[in-house]
Amino acid sequence: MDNEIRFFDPRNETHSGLSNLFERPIELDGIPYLTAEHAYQAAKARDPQIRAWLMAAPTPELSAIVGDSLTAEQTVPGWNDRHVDLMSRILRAKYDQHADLQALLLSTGDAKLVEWAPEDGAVARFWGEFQGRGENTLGKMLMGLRAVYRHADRQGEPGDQALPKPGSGP
Ligand SMILES: Nc1c(N[C@@H]2O[C@H](COP(=O)(O)O)[C@@H](O)[C@H]2O)[nH]c(=O)[nH]c1=O
Repeated sequence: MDNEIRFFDPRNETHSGLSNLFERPIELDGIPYLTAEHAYQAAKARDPQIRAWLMAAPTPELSAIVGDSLTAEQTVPGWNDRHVDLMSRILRAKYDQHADLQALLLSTGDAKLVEWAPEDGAVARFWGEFQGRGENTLGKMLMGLRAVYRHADRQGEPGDQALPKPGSGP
């Protein structure tokens, strides 16, 4: 893996489409969401009214900011044990449902994908990296998904037939 592709800004970057905040609707478990970020943040809220707000937030940034500031009491029980699985299902839905974004993901070849956060913090270092340091969980998930789609391409099968459908899980 010799090159690295850094993404963060959901607008005006070549790889903005890799951001969870990229403006593109997804459907998850039969429910439509404005963006992947709206789907992720809405699932975090225990209170139906807060969930509804997070689902309908005017921008994905606002959904992320408000969702990120929920207290433990406002967060669904067991969130820490299942949020990564949820993100995985959201990413599957996003790239299964948008052929152009799947093509963008495949176009990155063998590059290391990194959510390159401009500001430091626990969230930044969990999902991505700050100045090259962090777990880069989102980048790793995207690289894993890229390998799955590439494998499906090589089998000559459409990705959405060769792969398990999103829809089960938390
Ligand atoms: N790209 C990007 C962000 N990164 C995204 O923020 C989310 C943080 O989730 P959580 O850990 O639940 O707060 C996660 O989807 C991560 O990929 N955040 C932003 O405010 N702006 C942005 O442009």
